[in-house]
Amino acid sequence: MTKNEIIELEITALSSDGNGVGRADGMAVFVPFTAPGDRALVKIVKVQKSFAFGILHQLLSPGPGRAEPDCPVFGRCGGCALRHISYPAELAAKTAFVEDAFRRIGGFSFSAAPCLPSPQEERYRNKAQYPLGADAQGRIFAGFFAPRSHRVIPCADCRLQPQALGETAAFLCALFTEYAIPVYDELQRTGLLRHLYLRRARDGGILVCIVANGRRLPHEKELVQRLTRRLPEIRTVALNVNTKNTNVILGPQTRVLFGSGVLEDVLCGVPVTLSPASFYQVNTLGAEQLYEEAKQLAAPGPGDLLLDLYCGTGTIGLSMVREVGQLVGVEVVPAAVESAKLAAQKMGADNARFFCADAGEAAARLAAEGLRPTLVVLDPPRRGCDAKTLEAVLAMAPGRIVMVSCNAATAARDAKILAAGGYCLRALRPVDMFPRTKHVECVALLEK
Ligand SMILES: C[S@@+](CC[C@H](N)C(=O)[O-])C[C@H]1O[C@@H](n2cnc3c(N)ncnc32)[C@H](O)[C@@H]1O
Repeated sequence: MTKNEIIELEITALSSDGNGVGRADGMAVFVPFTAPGDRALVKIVKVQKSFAFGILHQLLSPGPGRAEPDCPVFGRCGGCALRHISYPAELAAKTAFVEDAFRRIGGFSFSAAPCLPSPQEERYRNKAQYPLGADAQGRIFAGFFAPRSHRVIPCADCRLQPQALGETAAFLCALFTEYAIPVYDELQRTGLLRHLYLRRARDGGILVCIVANGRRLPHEKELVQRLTRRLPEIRTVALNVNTKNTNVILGPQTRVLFGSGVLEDVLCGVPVTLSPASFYQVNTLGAEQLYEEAKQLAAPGPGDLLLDLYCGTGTIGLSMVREVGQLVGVEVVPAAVESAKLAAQKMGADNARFFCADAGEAAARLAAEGLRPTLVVLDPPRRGCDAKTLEAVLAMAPGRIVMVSCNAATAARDAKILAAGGYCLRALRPVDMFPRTKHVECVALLEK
């Protein structure tokens, strides 16, 4: 197989990156935006030792799960990877991704339960992060980065986000254009406006955070007045300062320009106070379904001491606090821990304690102090748990461990370590929180 060659290929599966996969010349060939069952002419663009990458040249006959993409920027913005297949086909592929990761990486021969669909297929996100660009006439627009690039593709209304966030971004861009506030240029490191970071609570309230390469915006006061008069659902406006040459969106300092700087929401009956930096699941109804699944697998009872590691604003643990004897939560972001403590106070949950610490260090210290949880929830970031956390959990020897993860590969790796320490995988359930994208959450139950 050589670069630029055009081959005929049958797509047999989807990879966990959302690419179609077929086999030719004994090699796996990955082709974005193809679907299982497609027969296609594929142009080879990169050949490695045991696999190759191609692009769709011509679709000869479509697979059974194919659907007509319903977004004008599908394939050009880096967001959706699966808008060309039906939602049932997407759910089947996501079940297979999770099961496959647990088999290949974890060494488990275990069938995953079918992926739970998201309650909303469209407009399910409660957060939007738009990079900003400007056209030749100096008009500022919000959009999304093209795949593997920092070129901003204008997108006034993304179908994954509520229209209210698109409208807020459009009005802000009109104000930025009117006041001629310059957009940040990554190469020259000049200009001010980097990103718009918006959150929306289930009652419709909006948090606006403007990420800028500087501490002040020209016409800041007027801009905020006009914004909040026009869009009364805006509860708070903040300016986040990010002057670093980095892909990380938020910088270390945030200055409140209007309101309290936080947004109040409710998840699984737990009151949540969100600062821009707090982790919060992006699909509110999907998160309630995910946490409900975690709770069913955990089967919390009054005899339980529940340790919720990587607890964020405390929602998973607090959604079970009324069932358990005691709850201990650990999280590294101070604002999230404050939100968890406040939520416990508002709920009258005096059996809950939260610590701001590294999960591994706190778990090791708590284990050394003799804490013996009967139930542990692990919900780490994409990189999974570190070795120290898993070691401490094994030392505490809880009867049940519930793992919640947005990365089946690291969850499978961590589950394998727990299995080597004497735990059995009892349940594995993918939960779709991110329809149309390649991402999927999963929940697993391990028992001693
Ligand atoms: C996937 S989120 C889960 C949060 C929470 N369970 C929820 O559902 O909202 C992972 C959390 O781990 C936190 N985190 C990242 N590294 C950590 C560490 N070393 N120790 C403790 N928490 C950490 C992040 O700040 C984030 O809140």
